[in-house]
Amino acid sequence: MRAILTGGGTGGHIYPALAIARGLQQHFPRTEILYVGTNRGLEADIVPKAHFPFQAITVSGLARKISLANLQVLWQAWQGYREAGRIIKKFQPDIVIGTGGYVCGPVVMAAARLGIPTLIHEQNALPGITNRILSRFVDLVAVTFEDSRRYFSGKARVKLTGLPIRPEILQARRSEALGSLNLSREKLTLLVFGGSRGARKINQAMIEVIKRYGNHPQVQVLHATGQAGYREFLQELSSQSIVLDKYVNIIVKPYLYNMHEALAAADLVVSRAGAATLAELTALGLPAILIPYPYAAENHQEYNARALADRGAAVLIKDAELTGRRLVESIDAVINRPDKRQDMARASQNLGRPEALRDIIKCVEEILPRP
Ligand SMILES: CC(=O)N[C@H]1[C@@H](OP(=O)(O)OP(=O)(O)OC[C@H]2O[C@@H](n3ccc(=O)[nH]c3=O)[C@H](O)[C@@H]2O)O[C@H](CO)[C@@H](O)[C@@H]1O
Repeated sequence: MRAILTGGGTGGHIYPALAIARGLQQHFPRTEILYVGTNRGLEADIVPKAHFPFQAITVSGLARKISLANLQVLWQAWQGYREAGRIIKKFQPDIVIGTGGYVCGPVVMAAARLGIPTLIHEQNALPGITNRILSRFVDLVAVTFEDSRRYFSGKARVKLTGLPIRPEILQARRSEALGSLNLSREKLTLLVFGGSRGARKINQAMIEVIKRYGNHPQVQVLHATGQAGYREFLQELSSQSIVLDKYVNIIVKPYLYNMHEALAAADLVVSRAGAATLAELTALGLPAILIPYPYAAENHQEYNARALADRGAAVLIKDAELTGRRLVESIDAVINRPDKRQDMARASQNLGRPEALRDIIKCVEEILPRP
């Protein structure tokens, strides 16, 4: 089996593609994967670190308004389409799979034109523009939410699968993860991150959390600031005379490349409400405090977060209402109450779809030509 995976920009598009790549490797003997992305997206960093071959093409996203810059974008899309065509002809894939983000457009389109089986996966209830267009040309559209069916072209074959998560996330073991992260086995672990690019607002609120939990005897904190916010966060700590080295129980990193271990170690998670993150939290049955990013297209993160909060799996704090104090109070209210944590964990687990990857592999089998 030879497969090209494409999807990019943010982690929310990349990790589902990596999950599918791993699923293909586990299911089909001698699978060869090629990941096609852009050099500007997070995929150029994440994919090689996940040990998959990576090739870049030149494309960029359309501005929402009509502008001269868009002419250049269209020219680049044409270039990208030709580059993708060359890559596909050389690699000779049996299937091309896209998980959203503008890089998918030229790659999946070129594959469809060359008669190669194509599948796209949509992570959000409100589908992205690239996937909406591609749905007219591909063999199958796999969706996370039943709701998104109606946004795709009438002709598209749409299947509900859920959002595939990386197999290592389901396989990681807590005690090994704690060891490899240098965390204590005796303390509760609070995992904090703001989506794949980090969240400045959450980082700001974390200052109070660090003051509250620094050297706490029962709680430890693992906080990923996002690559772009790391320096600023350290500066903010030092301007408030907070010396991280004095706290044995607080670990701050720019990015977690070993999220499977971080999630396995976690007892409570504080994060944004991107679709991939929520699929991971619910597949593991983790309780969470969610602060949806308010500027995501049509406020979809708030809808994502409500799906969990309404069923008791998460506490929702609106971004506009987030302060250090509010975050500390919310964490206190969950972390010190094992019964509440357990109820939230059960509710979270009820929403999980750990079989999504298996269902996508079934979709792949359906569209491959019979041997
Ligand atoms: C601002 C915005 O529009 N965000 C969108 C983007 O979010 P974003 O890219 O943040 O995606 P998600 O929250 O869905 O997923 C983040 C992914 O990054 C991983 N991770 C994160 C931090 C880290 O240090 N290490 C790490 O591995 C998480 O485990 C997860 O797999 O794509 C999602 C899926 O299309 C959408 O639902 C989000 O609304």
